[in-house]
Order: sequence, then C-alpha cells, then structure tokens
Amino acid sequence: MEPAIKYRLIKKEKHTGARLGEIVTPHGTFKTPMFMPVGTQASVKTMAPEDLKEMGAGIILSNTYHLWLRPGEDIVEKAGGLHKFMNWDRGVLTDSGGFQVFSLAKLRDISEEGVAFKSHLNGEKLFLSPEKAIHVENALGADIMMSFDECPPFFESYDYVKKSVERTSRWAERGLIAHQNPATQGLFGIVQGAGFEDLRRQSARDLVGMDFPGYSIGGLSVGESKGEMNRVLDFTTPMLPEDKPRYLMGVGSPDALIDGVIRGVDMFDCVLPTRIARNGTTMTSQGRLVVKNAKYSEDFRPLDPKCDCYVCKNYTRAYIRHLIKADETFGIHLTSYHNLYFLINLMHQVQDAIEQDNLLEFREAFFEEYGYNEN
Ligand SMILES: CCCSCc1cc(N)cc2c(=O)[nH]c(N)nc12
Repeated sequence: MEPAIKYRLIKKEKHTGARLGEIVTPHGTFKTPMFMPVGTQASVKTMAPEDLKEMGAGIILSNTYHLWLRPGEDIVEKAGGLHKFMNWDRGVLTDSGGFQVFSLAKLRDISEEGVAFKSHLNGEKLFLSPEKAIHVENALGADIMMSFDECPPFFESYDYVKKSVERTSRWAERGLIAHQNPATQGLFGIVQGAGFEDLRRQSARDLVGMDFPGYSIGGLSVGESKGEMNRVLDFTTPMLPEDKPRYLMGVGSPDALIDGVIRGVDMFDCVLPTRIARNGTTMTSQGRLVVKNAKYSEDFRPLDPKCDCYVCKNYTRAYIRHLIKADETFGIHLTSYHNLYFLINLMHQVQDAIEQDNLLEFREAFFEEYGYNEN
C-alpha cells in the first residue's frame, strides 16, 4: 500500500546537516524546510485561507485536544473533515492532544492507559488514551497525525524521563494499531527523552523500529535554553532516517528555525508569530519591532522595509500602530499576516541558501542584522 506521506531528499547542504526536500501529502507537495502556521481551533487566528495561500503556507496545524472538546470530532467528520470544515485544500497536521492536556487541563492523572483530566472549558472529567487520540485524528482527517505522547518537563529526573519514554513508545505502538486510515493519513512518531542522549536514542530506536512515515522531535521548546535545544538536536536528528521528514515541535523564533535547519530539521510550527502579533510585536530583518510604541506614531515606513509581503507593500507603521492602539482587529490581522509571512519567507530564503551551499554565510548575515543571543 502506498504511504499517505512521502519525503524526497533533494539535496544535502555541503557544510551543515541542512536538507532541501519535498514532503508529498494527499493535499499537495511542499518544499522543505518549511514553517507551518498554527490554527489551534481550526483557524489560524484572523487569517482567511486566501491569506494563507497568498503568503505561501503549505501545511497548517490544528489541535486534537481543542477540537475534540469543541465542536467535537463527530461534527468535523460530518462536515467532511477539517479540510472541508475550514475550506482549506492544502496540508493539515494535527497534534495528538497529550501536550495540550498537560499545558491546559486541570487535575491530570497519567497512567499506562492514558491521561485522565478535567476539561479547561467546563471542568468535565475526560480521559484521553492513544486509541482515542488516534480516533479523533482519523475523524478530523488530517494529512499528518501525531502519535499520542507525554512531553516530560525538560529538567525532570532521569528515572522519570526513562519511564515516560518507554510508555510513549508503547503508546505509539497502540496508536499504530488503532490507526484506521494509513493510506490517506500519515502518522508520525514523536521522539522524546528530554536532554538525555541515551533516552533520546532509546526513543528514536523504538520509533524507527515501528517504521513511521515521519518523525517529530518533541520535548523541546518547553523552557530550556536555545543552547540546550541545539545540543539535543545535535545528537537527535542523526538518529533519525535520512529519507523521512523531521518535524521539530513548537519551535518558531527566526534564529531557532535557522539553527534547527542547520541540524537537519525539515518542519517547524509555533504559535509565536500570531501570539506576539496580538500585542503589536512584529518580526523584522532588524529584529523585533513593537509597532504600538509611541515612536512609530508618525513613522510612515512599512513594518520591515526589506519585506515584500502584502502588509509591507500597502500599510505603514503609523497606521498599524493606530489600529492596535484603537483595538481595531484589522491591526492584528496585519501584524499576524506579516509575522507569518516573515517566517514562511525565511524558510524560502533558507531553501535557496541550501541550494547554493552557503547556509552558514546566510546565518551570519541574518543574525548580524536580526541580533542573536544563545540563551
Ligand atoms: C499544534 C501544536 C503542535 S506542537 C505542540 C508541542 C510543542 C512542544 N514544544 C512539544 C510537544 C511535544 O513534545 N509533544 C507534542 N505532542 N506536542 C508538542
């Protein structure tokens, strides 16, 4: 049977672990490295599908936890799945819900069976198992699904992380068995192990042995320093097959994306661009620009003079500052659009640098202007 998800390695960058590739999904083929906008509740906040296409988005994310609780996977399934429900005909990836239970729900209790918790919406007692998570993801119809995993705190004890990794591997196996649509929905395994090289190796070995079509690197971007993240990536990505995509979960600052690509990561997601946009913070080639600051009240330049996005071509810092200060939602639309475009376009520039084997020079030039610190 043809797998739902295929990866084609086009070129390895000469001086780093970076790769130029293509990920083939039932809803299109997309070049990597790529940034994937997050649409937690079946909407990338303030973005219409046409905006996302115009900025070059290929795959967007949604959340099993949120959509299970509201509106319910049965309603999305009746609508014909997430693509139909949200009028999006390109790629969709769903997370499996475990991470969101630990970051959102109250009173959680984890066991071999799964996670018992109280809904963050109404306090209802719920239970999420690997089988239930996969059932919901099947109903949502995502092109790429995540296995059900536990993301332990980065600084948790070795013994706890070891037990957690072993349970996450057993949960991954249960998810593979429960998966109903492998021909149309690709299921990725999620490598865990916090900052312990031997536990990352154990997790990778278990999951690679289950032959997933792609692998996520979990357990990072949870409060550790950038130096720690890069240290873990240095030994983790080489543990994964070259002919499968690698997705680093929850990572989205420009510097972290570039350093992740250099270490062999192909796919990224993060709520950062739309989250900071909501308080008027924008990403520019000169670093962050907080457009609601008074100093921009009569600044009639674009957010980023070097950016060719729709927002930077048509609107000024003064106008966007006014909208944000006046609580006009159009202002958040403009800052969100620009931030998402900035990261998607950054990955296009990185693809070119891989093509030309000058990714390290690109990194140096980018950080020279953007500003960068390791921690
Ligand atoms: C739509 C959100 C996707 S990424 C969420 C996320 C983010 C981060 N940082 C880590 C993890 C992880 O270890 N496991 C899982 N399932 N998800 C994670």
